[in-house]
Amino acid sequence: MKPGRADRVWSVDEHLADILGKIRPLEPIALQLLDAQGCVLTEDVTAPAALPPFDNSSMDGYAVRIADVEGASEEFPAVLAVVGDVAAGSGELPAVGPGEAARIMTGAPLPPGAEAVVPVEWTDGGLGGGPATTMAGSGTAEVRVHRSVDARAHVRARGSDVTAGELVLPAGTLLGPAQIGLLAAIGRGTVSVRPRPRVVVVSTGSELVPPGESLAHGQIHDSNSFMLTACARAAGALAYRVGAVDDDPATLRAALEDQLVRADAVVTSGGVSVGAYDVVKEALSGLPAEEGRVDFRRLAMQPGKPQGFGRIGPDRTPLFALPGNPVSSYVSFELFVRPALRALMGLEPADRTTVRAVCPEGVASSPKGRRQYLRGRHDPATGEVTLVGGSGSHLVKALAGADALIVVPEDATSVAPGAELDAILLD
Ligand SMILES: Nc1nc2c(c(=O)[nH]1)N[C@H]1C(S)=C(S)[C@@H](COP(=O)(O)OP(=O)(O)OC[C@H]3O[C@@H](n4cnc5c(N)ncnc54)[C@H](O)[C@@H]3O)O[C@H]1N2
Ligand code: MOO
Repeated sequence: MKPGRADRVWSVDEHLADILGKIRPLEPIALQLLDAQGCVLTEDVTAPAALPPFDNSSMDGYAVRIADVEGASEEFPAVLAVVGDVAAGSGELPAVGPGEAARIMTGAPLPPGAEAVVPVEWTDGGLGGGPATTMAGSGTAEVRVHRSVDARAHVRARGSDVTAGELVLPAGTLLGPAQIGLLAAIGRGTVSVRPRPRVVVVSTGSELVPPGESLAHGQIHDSNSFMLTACARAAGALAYRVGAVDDDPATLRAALEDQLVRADAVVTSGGVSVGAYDVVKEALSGLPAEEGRVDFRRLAMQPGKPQGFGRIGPDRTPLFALPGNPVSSYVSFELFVRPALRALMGLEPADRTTVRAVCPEGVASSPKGRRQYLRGRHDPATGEVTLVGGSGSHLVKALAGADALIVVPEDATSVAPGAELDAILLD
C-alpha cells in the first residue's frame, strides 16, 4: 500500500479514521426537554433550588408531635384532636399544637409544629375502630394513634435529594428518560444539547420504483432508501428519505443542492462502482474546490468495496456515497455512517458490542485480502454464531434474519468449523 497512490486499496480502519477525522460535532442548540431525549448535554446543569423544596410526608397519615404519641399502642392509643387536612399542593397549613394532629397526604408539606408522620395504618383513621386501611374518615374530630414514631419519621427532608446550587448533570451527559425527569423536577424547560443530525438519504438508479408501485421488466423496488433512512433513525438521527434519483449526474447534483439546506449529513446509495452509469461517482468526482470534495475509493472489505466520502456545499456537509447492493449499503452504514452520526451528536463513535463467538459450520471461502462481514445469528446462551444466508450482497431476506455481523479477517481465506470469530451484535 503506497500512500499517495490514488487507486490504492484502503483498509476498513483507515477509511473510518479518515471519516471521523473530518467530522466535527454539531453546534449546541437549546431544545425543549422531550426534543433533547437521546442528545448529549453541552452545559453543566445546576439546581436553582433544593429538591424536595420543602419537608413533606412520604405517607398518607397524620402529622403529629412525637411526645404526644410516645408509648402509644393499640390497647392504649394516643387520642389526638384533628385540627386540619393537608393535601399535596396545600399552601395554607394548620399549626399542630400539643395533643393535636393534622391529616396529611403523601407529598403534602409538613405543617408547622408537627415533627413526624404516623401512617394511617398505625391509627384508627378517625373512625374509632381497629387499624385503618385508608384515609377514608375525613372531617373526624379525633384520631387514635396506635404506635409511637421517631422524630422525622416518614418525612422527606427539604434538600434530601438535591441541594440548591448543586451540579446535577455535567456537560457530556447523555439524556435518557431519568435525566429528562430530573431536569423537569428542578424546573428546567429547555437545555443546551448537541442536536440530532438531520440526514438526507438519496438513492440512485433508473431501475428503482417505490414500494407500492408495480414493476416493469428490469425494474426493482427501491429498498435502500427505506433501509438507510431507518438505519439513520436507529442511530439517533432525524432522517429524510428522498425518492430515487435517475442515473443522470445533473439531476443528482440538482437534487443534492436542493437537499443541502436541511442536511447535516447526506447518504447516497448506488452509482459508485465502475459501471457505465455510475451516477454518484460521475456527479461528485472532481468537484470544483469551492463546492467541496468527495473521494471515491476501494476498500479491503466484502461487501462494501466501493465507497465514496467527502464534504460538499457551502457548509462542507459530510456525504457518504454507499454502494448500491443492499447488503453492501447496510454494512457500509453500520461501519462508517453510524459512527459518524454519533460523532456529530457528540457521542462516542463506536457503540456496538463485539464478542468472540464459535462458528460451528466455519466459512468455506472468504476473499483474500478483504475483511468479510457475513450475516449471522448469535446465541448468547451457547456463545455460538451461525451463518444466515450466503455472502451475496443482494440477500436482503438473510440480512433481515440476522442479528450479528460475523467478521472474517483479511488474512483468512476460509475458517475451520468450530473456530472463533468476532461477531458484531446488531440491534
Ligand atoms: N466490473 C465490476 N463490477 C462491479 C464491481 C467491480 O469492482 N467491478 N463492484 C461490485 C460491487 S462489490 C458492488 S457493491 C457494486 C456497487 O455498485 P454501485 O454502487 O455502483 O451500485 P449500482 O450499480 O447502482 O447497484 C448495484 C446493485 O444494487 C441494486 N440497487 C441499487 N440501488 C438500490 C436500491 N435503492 N434499492 C434496492 N437495490 C438497489 C442495483 O439494482 C444493483 O443490483 O458494484 C459491483 N459491480
Ligand atoms: O463489495 Mo460489494 O459491496 O461486495 O457487494
